Amino acid sequence: RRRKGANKFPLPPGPKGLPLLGAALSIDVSKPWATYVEWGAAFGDLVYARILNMDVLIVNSAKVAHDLAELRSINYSNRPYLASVAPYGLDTGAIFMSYGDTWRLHRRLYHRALNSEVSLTHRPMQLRKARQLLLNLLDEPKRFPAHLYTYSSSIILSIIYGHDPAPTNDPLVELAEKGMEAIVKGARPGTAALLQIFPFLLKLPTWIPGSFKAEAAESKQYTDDFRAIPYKMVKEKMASGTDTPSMMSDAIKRNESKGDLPEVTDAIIDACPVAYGAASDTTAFTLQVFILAMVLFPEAQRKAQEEINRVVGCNRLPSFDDRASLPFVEALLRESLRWHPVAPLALPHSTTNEDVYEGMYIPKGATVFLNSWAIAHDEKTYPEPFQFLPQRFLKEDGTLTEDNIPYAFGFGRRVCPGKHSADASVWIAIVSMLASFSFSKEKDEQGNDIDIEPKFTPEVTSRPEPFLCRIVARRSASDTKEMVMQDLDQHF
Ligand code: HEM
Repeated sequence: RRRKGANKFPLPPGPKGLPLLGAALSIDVSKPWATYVEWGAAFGDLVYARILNMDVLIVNSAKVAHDLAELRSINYSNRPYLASVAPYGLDTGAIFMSYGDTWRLHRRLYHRALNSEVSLTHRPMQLRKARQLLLNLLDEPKRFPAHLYTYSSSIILSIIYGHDPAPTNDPLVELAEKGMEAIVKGARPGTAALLQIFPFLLKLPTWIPGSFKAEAAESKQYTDDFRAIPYKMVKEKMASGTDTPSMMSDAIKRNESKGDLPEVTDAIIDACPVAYGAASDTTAFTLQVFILAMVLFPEAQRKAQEEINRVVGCNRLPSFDDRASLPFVEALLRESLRWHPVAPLALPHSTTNEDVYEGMYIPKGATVFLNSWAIAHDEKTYPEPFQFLPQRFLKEDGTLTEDNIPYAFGFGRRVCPGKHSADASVWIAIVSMLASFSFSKEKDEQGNDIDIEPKFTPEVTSRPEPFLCRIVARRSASDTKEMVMQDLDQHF
């Protein structure tokens, strides 16, 4: 199995597997990133495995990730072919797109709308949505996952379409949610793998068990609608002069001034809904991880609240202006990204050409998993990696270390283009929630704490499995509401 490259270097070491299936059966599908860490312990920071019919490389350390994805980024920025992507209608967006000119055009659109400077202009809107999140949590604390999703999705809809969704039954939100379901189904590694080996499953009549035909067709319909309908909406608003600035309207205007290039129009239509797909779950899931950590590690919560009381006081809510004065809260945000990165394997990259790294042969077209979870749980960098210890990001003098968890947002040329916006959304939500609520374990009928064993879903974007928790306002409910309303009056 040790194939030799053109230049006779051996492949990196790795697990042996069965014909056809390769090492697939030895992967723990509930947390593949942890299997890859075990392989790393046995074989090293760069592991080669044949999985199904694919050459797969697993990168388990920050150094190798940097050497390959950053220093040799030109060769490690492609995406692998996934057999489910086109049938499910997911092939038009940057996330799954091959490295090339169309992808570069999409990245330019994202950069213009989401770079660090433009992201500053989104802050008032993010602050307003964070305050709305507090009101929602106050009203229905048990529905916190839904409120976090409403928070993240309403921010991204505002950024990309200038759309402020209705609190319930918003047609664009409903369409977007269907689109997200499609993405999750189409991006499931199991679906992609099955279709890769058995492409006829897409052609089987829908009544035959195992057919993917209906699911793929439905998914494609939703993704087509989610491209066409918001575009029509924004164009109509622009025509009637009622549009608000957004990624889409700004890009359309810029394109009009340059002669309405059809390929740019296509890219605008395709790139905007993909930003929704990339932003909504990741942001909401990161906030779920934060709440889970607050419940399990009350000491970290206590210290952060003590810092907020000391710096901001108890008579107002924190705002972006307070960020630099709240190092412990900053450290707590970083620890939330590290403790469970919501994209534990980033998104798979692939090689454009063959390569040789430290005497090992890397095939052309190999799928490369950059294991953020392994980097985040490397004991040498983060002692006691399964504990939630924000203070690991603070120096003795109380200032922050240089480590701002860049790998949580991916690698090299594929790094998340929404990271500035995401960082601000997560920060203002975390600091607002800490200032207003206490998070603790739910009690049973006898008043005893209900224990939680933290578990996370195995999808490409991974969130905590549903867990019970008590979310209680730190002041009385009426005082909290009054403070939020006063804050909204003051800012808007
Ligand atoms: C906490 C929130 C977020 C996290 C943790 C996150 C993380 C990631 C990661 C790990 C990747 C894969 C990078 C790689 O392949 O190496 C990615 C890609 C991407 N993200 Fe984010 N993201 C977040 C929020 C956002 C937001 C708010 C947006 C848009 C407004 C966004 C847009 C994208 C896009 C378009 C890609 C695909 C880039 C490409 O393939 O070239 N993300 N993100």
